[in-house]
Amino acid sequence: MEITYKEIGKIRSNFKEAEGTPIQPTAKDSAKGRIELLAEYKQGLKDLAGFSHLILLYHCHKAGKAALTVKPFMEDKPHGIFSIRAPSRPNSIGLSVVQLEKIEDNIIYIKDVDILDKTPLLDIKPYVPEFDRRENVKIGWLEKNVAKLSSMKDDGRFTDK
Ligand SMILES: C[S@@+](CC[C@H](N)C(=O)[O-])C[C@H]1O[C@@H](n2cnc3c(N)ncnc32)[C@H](O)[C@@H]1O
Repeated sequence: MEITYKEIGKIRSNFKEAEGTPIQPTAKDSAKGRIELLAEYKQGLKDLAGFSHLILLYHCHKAGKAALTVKPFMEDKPHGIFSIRAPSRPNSIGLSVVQLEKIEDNIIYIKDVDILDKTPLLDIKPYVPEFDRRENVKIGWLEKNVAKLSSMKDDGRFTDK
């Protein structure tokens, strides 16, 4: 099945290129950004201001060619694409949990951004711990690598120039 989505807005950030961008929202930078929601979707923001965190789903428009096994940022060994979070994947969908700072008209100010400037936004959902948090989690190959998170930046390996 072929599926077509339309962007609902753009994510704006200071990251014009992949190099130097945090590799996840929880890397220590707390980078700021904003969502410029298309005016036609503004009514959908009703009641969102009461949430502290948002789940953003977006199209990684600068993703490089998809491969099914790649070396991730955190380990110098290849892993299957579905066991890592690289943008260059069969469907280049990115997912980030960001902090909501404030909403002004159709602009949503956010923090903890690991997203390139002008990334097309597909959807916004409220982050709800009771829905989204899990206990007794296993994190596979990342177990022995995840402590590197705050010291790592994107080196551009998964992104087109
Ligand atoms: C490892 S990916 C993780 C993205 C998201 N948090 C996820 O888990 O799906 C993070 C990198 O994606 C890159 N990136 C962000 N927006 C992108 C876009 N629109 N196109 C291609 N790469 C992008 C950034 O350089 C960032 O360092």
